[in-house]
Amino acid sequence: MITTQDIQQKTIADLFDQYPFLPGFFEENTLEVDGQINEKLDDFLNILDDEEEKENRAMDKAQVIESMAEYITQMLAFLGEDEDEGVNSITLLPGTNKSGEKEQFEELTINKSEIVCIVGPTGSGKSRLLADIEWVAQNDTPTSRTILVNGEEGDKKWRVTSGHKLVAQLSQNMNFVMDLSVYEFIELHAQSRLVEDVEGVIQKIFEQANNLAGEKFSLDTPITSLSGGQSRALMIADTAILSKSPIILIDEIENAGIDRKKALELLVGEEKIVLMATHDPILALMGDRRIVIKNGGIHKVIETSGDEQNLLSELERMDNVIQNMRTRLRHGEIIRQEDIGF
Ligand SMILES: Nc1ncnc2c1ncn2[C@@H]1O[C@H](COP(=O)(O)OP(=O)(O)OP(=O)(O)O)[C@@H](O)[C@H]1O
Repeated sequence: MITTQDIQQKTIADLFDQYPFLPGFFEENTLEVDGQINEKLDDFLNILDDEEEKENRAMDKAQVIESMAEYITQMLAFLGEDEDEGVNSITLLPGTNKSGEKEQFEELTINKSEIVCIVGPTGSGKSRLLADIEWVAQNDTPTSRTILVNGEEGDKKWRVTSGHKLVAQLSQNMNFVMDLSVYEFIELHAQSRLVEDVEGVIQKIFEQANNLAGEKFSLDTPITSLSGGQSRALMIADTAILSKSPIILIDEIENAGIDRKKALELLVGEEKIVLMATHDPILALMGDRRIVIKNGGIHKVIETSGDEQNLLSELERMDNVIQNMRTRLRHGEIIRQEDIGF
């Protein structure tokens, strides 16, 4: 909540710096700053106490400052940037499994820049756990779990306001229907987020997306003609860089056409909490920890050991062989024993 005291004594230049959307308020209210950018807001607005001005605007200086503070507060909430926004951790408190038995852990806290994988047989409840986190469950889902944000009882604001979205979902099916180029798509999203350096953000997302995608694409490629891997790469880069949501939930990243290791590094590098449900051993071992789900409940939480991390590179090598086979078969080649290499 921004108060009139917070802004009154600051210069207009400082306020514009701090709140890049504020010039919009000045324009709307026909407040022309011109050469007075370095004046304190309070001094600048003295002109409004002039009788004629007061009549024209039907608002005096105090009312303008008040409405400006309100505008800043609302814009910050809309952009998901209020001061209390910083999410450093989420904590899961146990509920019950499908048989109604208490889950086998006491409390599980996941911090910023951590990757936690969720593994378990088909139908065991992996997606349900992701859904509980998205809903910031408060003992009000089929599992009776409770999710704390920064160690505190979840605030229901996370469920409703768009700017407050706690979670961004990356799902398997990302079909674009809009008739836009890659450039226009990112530009639209950047503008809706009111970022200052739209051009810089477009370049950054474009570069990162191409860094993840197997096959390169250009800024003028229509998004409808991106391949599955390219669209996923674009969405991951876009989410990592533009989404304000502190938590990313992933229901499996398909292997085709995307460098999954780099994708996770990009998300974690942007200080996100990443939770990923997966059946893939390589992804499961890329996490710092993995939650094992059994019969709807959290059965175990396992830290990825050094030995497992070493095994990961071996698994990646085997995966590369399979990927390579796939590409060659697709191109009509004949495979021989020596191609397999182990
Ligand atoms: N603790 C629970 N209590 C009651 N119902 C549950 C519980 N956990 C999961 N379920 C229900 O079990 C069903 C299967 O769960 P879910 O879809 O999450 O499985 P999954 O592990 O994601 O499966 P898949 O690997 O096939 O994607 C869902 O209907 C879900 O709501």
